[in-house]
Amino acid sequence: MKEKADGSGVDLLLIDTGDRIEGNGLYGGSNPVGEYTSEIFKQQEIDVICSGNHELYKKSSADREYLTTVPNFKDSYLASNLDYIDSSTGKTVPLAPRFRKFTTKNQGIRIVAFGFLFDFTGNYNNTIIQEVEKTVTETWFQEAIRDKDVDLFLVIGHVPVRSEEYTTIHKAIRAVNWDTPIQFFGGHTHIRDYKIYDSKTVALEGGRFMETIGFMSIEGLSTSKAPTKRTAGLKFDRMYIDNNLYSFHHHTNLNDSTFPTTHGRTVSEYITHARKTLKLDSVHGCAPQDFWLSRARYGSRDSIYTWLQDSVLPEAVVSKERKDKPRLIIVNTGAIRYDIFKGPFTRDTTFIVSPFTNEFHYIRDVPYTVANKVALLINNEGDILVDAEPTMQVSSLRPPEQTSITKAVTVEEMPLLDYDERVHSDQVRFGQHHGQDGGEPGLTPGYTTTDDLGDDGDDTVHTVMSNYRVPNCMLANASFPHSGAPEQVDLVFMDFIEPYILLALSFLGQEYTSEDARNYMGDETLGTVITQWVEQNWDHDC
Ligand SMILES: O=c1ccn([C@@H]2O[C@H](COP(=O)(O)O)[C@@H](O)[C@H]2O)c(=O)[nH]1
Repeated sequence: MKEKADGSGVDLLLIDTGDRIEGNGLYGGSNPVGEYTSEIFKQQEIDVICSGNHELYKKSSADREYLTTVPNFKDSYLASNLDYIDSSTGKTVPLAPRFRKFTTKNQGIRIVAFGFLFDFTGNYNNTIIQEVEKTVTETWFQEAIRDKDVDLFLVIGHVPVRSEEYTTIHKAIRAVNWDTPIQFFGGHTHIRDYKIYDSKTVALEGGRFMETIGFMSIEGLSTSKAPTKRTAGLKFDRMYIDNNLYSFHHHTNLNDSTFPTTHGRTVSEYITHARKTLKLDSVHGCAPQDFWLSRARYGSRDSIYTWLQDSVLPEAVVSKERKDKPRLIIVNTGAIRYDIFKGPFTRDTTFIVSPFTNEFHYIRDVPYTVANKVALLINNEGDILVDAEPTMQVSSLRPPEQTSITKAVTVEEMPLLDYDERVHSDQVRFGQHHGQDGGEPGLTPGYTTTDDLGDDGDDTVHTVMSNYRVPNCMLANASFPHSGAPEQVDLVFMDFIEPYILLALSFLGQEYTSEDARNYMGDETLGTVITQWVEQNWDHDC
């Protein structure tokens, strides 16, 4: 694409808005984690890059960011509101430069770029995230946005495009600079989205987990070669490209034999070598059906949460020492990150489905009548708990993409999209199959996005998928008496949600502290218990 852009005399910039790490075996399967992925990322020519929250959950991942990723992208990594505490010197330093000014090579567009992170508080204590509201008052920022020789302010960030943080930055720039175009790129909420802030400011978010290449085009910018105050002909457009080879062939006008480059082949070979070394394709079991995060209703047999709650958690979350004690098990739904597809459940799947290394903790002998209400409180959308402790948003325990589901979408209740109505000349039709009678071709289910520009942003036309809301946490029980309720239970939960459990217990009149919460199953994680259950319960011959 860069070659194609060069050939047409336009500029193509590659942007990465963070959360590069976790969520697959290539990252989590190596020891130490990330050995292969750092090398793979380095092969990309990324023009502006920043950190997500995932890079900062742990000391080791933030260290790797500072010591490896930032140097690998030294001209393009930006950290406008993120500091790192260097353990070798004890000094607090910016993780990377706060901003960058550069001129594009073909058109000479003068860009001032920033790289932000949302007001995240769950980071390990070797990084410091400064609130965006405070950052925009700092001298370096105020000076940067007063630069007169700028054609575009480019604000990238692991920040939702509809957020207080981006509204704050937009207002801060517009307060001193009413005219210069601003392009935001966002992230974190895992959705395809495009927001129009004003006639010269827009924001694009390109979905989750590299499923989507968010493509943005801007025409009519002033340039250093032809500086102008007039930006009347300014035109923004966006496209959400499904990340697959068909899309790439289509947009590059190349094919299977002409698309690969020598560099690309070398990187692919390295990935194949890494996957083989890490045994990522080794099969733990064969999933008998698909299990969905949000495509099936919570409570139905196709929901991944129902399967976990009814089968996996009661059988697999058990401590040898306390196996006969009745237990309630609470797991946040955000601990599950992806669907399981019918067929091989591999070592890679383990990291895709639940990449987190959180351990199980428990509080022993909690009165059942109290323990039984904890999940209810956490699932009550926080009205009660958030009022008690506004900094602890219980909704953040769900997968982030859930925040945009205000109402369940049930496909059966919606008319399927009419292809002729939706298709645009620049949209591609993939994955089509012919009806049984060989008549009208069908479409595959996939993203069907509506944003501030309408519903024509999806590059590949799909049919609508169901999208249901899920609770903040799921609740399972095990070793209960055959009849009646137990008097006391072990309350077992992921260590990640311990503060919420303690808050809920306190709200219910039971004062426990983190001293009361002990390790339940050594270093087993949700990922390892799911894998063990799969090994024991599913066929191995797919
Ligand atoms: O250690 C952790 C960290 C996060 N979670 C859950 O993950 C999501 C956050 O999703 P990202 O977009 O991938 O940041 C959130 O729902 C947390 O509940 C976790 O379980 N353990």
